[in-house]
This record gives sequence, C-alpha cells and structure tokens, in this order.
Amino acid sequence: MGAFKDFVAPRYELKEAVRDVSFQINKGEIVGYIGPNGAGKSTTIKMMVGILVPTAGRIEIGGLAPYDNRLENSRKIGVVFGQRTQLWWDIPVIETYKLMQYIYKISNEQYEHNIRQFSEILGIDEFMYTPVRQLSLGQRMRADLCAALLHNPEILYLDEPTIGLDVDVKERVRGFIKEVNRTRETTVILTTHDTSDLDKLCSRVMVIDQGELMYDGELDYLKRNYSKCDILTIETESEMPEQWLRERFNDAYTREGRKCHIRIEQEQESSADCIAWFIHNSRVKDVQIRQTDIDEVIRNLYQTFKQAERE
Ligand SMILES: Nc1ncnc2c1ncn2[C@@H]1O[C@H](COP(=O)(O)OP(=O)(O)OP(=O)(O)O)[C@@H](O)[C@H]1O
Repeated sequence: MGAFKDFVAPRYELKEAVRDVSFQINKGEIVGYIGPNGAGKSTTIKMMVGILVPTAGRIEIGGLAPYDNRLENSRKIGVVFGQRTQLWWDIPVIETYKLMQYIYKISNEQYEHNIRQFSEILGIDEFMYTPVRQLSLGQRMRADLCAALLHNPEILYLDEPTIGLDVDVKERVRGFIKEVNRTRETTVILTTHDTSDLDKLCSRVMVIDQGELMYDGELDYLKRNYSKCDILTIETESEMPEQWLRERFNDAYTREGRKCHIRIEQEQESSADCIAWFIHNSRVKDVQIRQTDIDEVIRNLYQTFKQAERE
C-alpha cells in the first residue's frame, strides 16, 4: 500500500548534498577527495563529469561547463566508479575496447600503443578474451582502468578505485595511476576510504563532510595536525610484567603475548620516550608505529571545524 501511495502521490524532500564547495585543480595534479560515507564526494564528481547539474554555482573544466558541453567534456575525461563497470558485461574485454575505439574515434596507432602499454603494466593479457561477467573484481577493475584511458583523457576521475581489491592488485592499480600521471601528465581526482591510496598517490587532499569542504591542502599537514594519537607496537623477547606496563601506561595499552600496543597521545607522550623505556627495561625485538587512520583524522578535523564555527 505504501509503495502504491508513493507511486501515485510521491513525496519530495529537498536534500542539500553539497554546499559552497569551491576549489581549483591544476593540470597534472593527483588530488585525494575524501570524507565519510554520504559526505558528498560522488555528488561532486558526478557534477564534474556532467551527470548532475548543480542548482547553484559554477564548474569549469578546461574552460567548459561539463553539464552544458557533455560530449566535448567526455572526450577529455576518463571515469572509473569502483562499484560499477563501463565494460559490456557479456562480451570479451577486447571487444569493449574495440567499441571504445569506434566511439571515441581513436586512431589504430594510438589504440595499439595504449593497449600494449596498459596491458603490460596492468597485466590484462591473460583475460583479454574472457567475457567481463567471468572476471574477478581485481581483473575487472584493471580492465576498467584501461578502458577509461584508451582515448588519452586529460583528466581521470576515480571513485574508490581500490575498493574490495587484494593487496597485490591495489599496489598494481596504484602503480598504474602513478605511471599514467607521471608520463602523460594526466590530472587525477580520486575518492577513497583507504589511507594507503592517499599515502602512495596524493600529496594534496580535500576533505568534505556533510556537504561542506573542510580542508584543502597537504596530506602530511593534515595528518600531523589532526592525528591525535599513534599506535606503537613493541615486541620484546620475553613477556613484560603486567604490573610494569600498568604503572607506566595505565589503560593506554593492550597486549598479545610478547607484543604490546600502546596508544600514544601526542600532546602527553612521545613515541621516542616509550621506546627508550622498553629498551631500558627489556630486550626489544621489533618496533612499529602506525598513525591513526584517516577516518579518525577527519573526525578530529570536523570537531575543530565545528568548534571554530561556534566561536
Ligand atoms: N540521487 C539522490 N537522491 C537523493 N539523495 C541523494 C542522491 N544521491 C546522493 N544523495 C544524498 O546526498 C548525500 C551525498 O551523497 P554522495 O553519494 O555524494 O556521498 P559520498 O561522499 O560519495 O558517500 P560514499 O562514501 O558513501 O560513497 C547523501 O546524504 C546521499 O544520501
């Protein structure tokens, strides 16, 4: 009944997905566009590629408004949405590429050159003649990346390009993006929830939350200033007495046998002091320091942002 009612008399609700988002990206940059679920990342990308038309404001890509010049804009861009594919589901990968060559009017020379170079880096030779529906996620993603770049686009939009991939394929995909950016000066805008994507690819990040741009600048600066704690993991040759650990670190530690994980609040404690304490009191076998993940960095940034707004 509810479904029928919605069909006959649909109710509409206005949702502001992005608000006052303003930025400029130079040719050849790789920019990470990050934020929590529902922040407005995909909406921004959809406006930039011309799928959505903003209700206010202006977007210019290489001097053109993407939604008014969709055809011209689409020649200049390559898009990969990690959750979807642009490959034809029932036909072999190579057939999709041939269709792309026809649609984008790619010369034989450029087509052959790109296929050769991309398949070498991405290793797509082995499944070039397999129908897309039979590909694994990692294979499909590599095939999608190749398809998005066949027509030598100036800009590459990647919406979560490494989602669901294993470590090896992630590395391969990142290596490919880096290589394309370096050799062809392709501008890359990517959204991701994976901190390693940012570490390996981007020096600049833009953070969006609840439709508002909260930060646009260096990734390192963001991590240095908004990552309140590091996790220090120390492995010792024999188990540290519980009492020593409790006296030194209170509740800021957990342990797994000879491994201790310590939460270092940067304002109160330094990793170097902790390591020195362990070296003084035991034989240290291994030391690892891990920074807080990007979601926590964003949460800290958000708190600071909201506090500044209130003041
Ligand atoms: N077609 C739509 N109709 C109504 N609301 C939408 C539509 N598309 C997006 N939204 C809403 O706009 C907001 C931003 O969505 P968007 O998809 O841009 O987020 P995102 O940052 O890409 O999130 P995720 O990381 O989960 O992909 C969300 O609250 C979402 O529910």
